[in-house]
Amino acid sequence: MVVKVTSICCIGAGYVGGPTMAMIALKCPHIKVTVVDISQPRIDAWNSDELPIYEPGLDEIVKQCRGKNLFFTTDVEGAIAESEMIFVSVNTPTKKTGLGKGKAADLTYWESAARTIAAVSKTNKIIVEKSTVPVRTAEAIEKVLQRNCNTSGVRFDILSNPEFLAEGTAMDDLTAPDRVLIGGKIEGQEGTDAVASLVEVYANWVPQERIITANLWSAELSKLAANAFLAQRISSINSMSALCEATGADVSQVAYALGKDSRIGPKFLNASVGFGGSCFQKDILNLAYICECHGLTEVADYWYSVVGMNDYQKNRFVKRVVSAMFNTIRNKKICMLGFAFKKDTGDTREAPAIDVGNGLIEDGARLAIYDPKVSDAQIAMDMGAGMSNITTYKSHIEALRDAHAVCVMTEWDEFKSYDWGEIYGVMQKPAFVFDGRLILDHDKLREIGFIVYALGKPIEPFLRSAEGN
Ligand SMILES: NC(=O)c1ccc[n+]([C@@H]2O[C@H](COP(=O)([O-])OP(=O)(O)OC[C@H]3O[C@@H](n4cnc5c(N)ncnc54)[C@H](O)[C@@H]3O)[C@@H](O)[C@H]2O)c1
Ligand SMILES: O=c1ccn([C@@H]2O[C@H](COP(=O)(O)OP(=O)(O)O[C@H]3O[C@H](CO)[C@@H](O)[C@H](O)[C@H]3O)[C@@H](O)[C@H]2O)c(=O)[nH]1
Repeated sequence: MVVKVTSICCIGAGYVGGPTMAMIALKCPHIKVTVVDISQPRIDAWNSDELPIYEPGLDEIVKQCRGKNLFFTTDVEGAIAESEMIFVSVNTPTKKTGLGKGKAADLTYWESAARTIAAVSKTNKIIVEKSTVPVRTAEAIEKVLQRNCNTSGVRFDILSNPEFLAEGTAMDDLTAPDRVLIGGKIEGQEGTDAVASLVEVYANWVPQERIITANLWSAELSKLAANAFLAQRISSINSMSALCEATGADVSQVAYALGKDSRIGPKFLNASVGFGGSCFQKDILNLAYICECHGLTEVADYWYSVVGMNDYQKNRFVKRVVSAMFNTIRNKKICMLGFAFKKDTGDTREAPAIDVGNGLIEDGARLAIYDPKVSDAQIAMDMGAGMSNITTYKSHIEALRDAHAVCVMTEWDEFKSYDWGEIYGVMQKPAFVFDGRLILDHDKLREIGFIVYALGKPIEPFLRSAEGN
């Protein structure tokens, strides 16, 4: 029987759980949506005026739905017990210790959520895997649920519904997704009914042709594969950026020419100081580890190389900064504009600014960091011991005052509209700009007097002679 869902619980009130549930609440006023988390501060923030995450458009939707059909609570057990459908959107980070450490996904939080579901469920539940998980996780979770449920006759149907939103554009991505993918046990009637129940939820705003169904394992693997393909494009264009610098080609022109081929397409071809974010590296390592476990060493190595190229790009950037500045940055103030892993988010997980910052500090630099959305406390947490060489600023011009160089680490729009003449005036000379995001007007900066290094662009004579090539 297809259940027309009227109550949903989501375990995990993070970057995925919060925005996705806010969207369901907005589009499905007939469904009561309760988002639960074990973190009291996170739930308090969701219930306050200062939401725990910054995402354009999120505030308005939460304010519109909260208290009506959208609720945030730490009463995990109560919310599970009274809901028909449970989304699990907990974190699945890379394992830090034990078997597969540094590669495999850590499913501790997932399993703990499953055990809680089993313990408190007295009625049938449809369980939706929203977290990104290794292929065949649903199988393991089903066993945990069945073996731990104390009430006889309770049925659990497990679906895979991976999330494809990108941070910074989450609300637009959720409003009009390219596709919604639902995996289930579509060979049996009950599995088919469970899939239909979730399809029915999304059909409230997503056109039917964009809701695609698959078997469980295909859905789980598609998520890992999608991230691997996206990251591979960035590593591919970044590999070209190194070759462009060596040959005098211009990576933006190369990317434009590539993107005009309709088989390649123009998106995700922006060369950068490296991809960051909580997903790409974690999911590729997880994918490669799964390949290793199946004895597919060559396939694993292929995907590891995507992460390897990303590390190379970050190291290469640090080397450029050091060699351009006469091979010494000791005690020089270097300003980092941007710390978040991309614009329009305050998220710093795996941000390239962290590795680049550590690299510069290792060479003796004093860092001045300005980011419009990242808090000082977050930077301190990410940089740890390095903080003794870092000052954070609330104003970009103060961060830039007396700096020898500026490194653009995040593509925030506001950096483009700064008065770069004024900035030149307050910096030490020669004043260097290292554009790791290719967002500034390099010709104009050179006219002002800056020495400019732009990733993947022809190297200017001053830098070539400083670097001895
Ligand atoms: N961040 C993204 O843009 C994104 C996009 C698509 C998919 N994903 C995937 O979605 C999942 C969640 O990612 P996120 O960025 O939202 O993580 P997050 O760390 O922001 O949020 C996870 C939340 O789950 C809570 N939690 C953990 N165990 C719990 C439990 N047993 N009971 C209740 N709450 C619990 C944590 O306290 C935390 O608040 C991951 O698997 C990730 O790979 C993330
Ligand atoms: O051409 C590009 C595009 C992106 N990036 C960088 O790549 C990283 C990731 O960007 P993006 O993919 O836009 O953001 P995420 O929020 O990490 O989203 C990715 O990871 C999510 C978590 O799995 C998926 O849901 C999304 O589909 C997938 O795009 C960021 O550092 C970007 O600056 C580039 O360097 N060049």
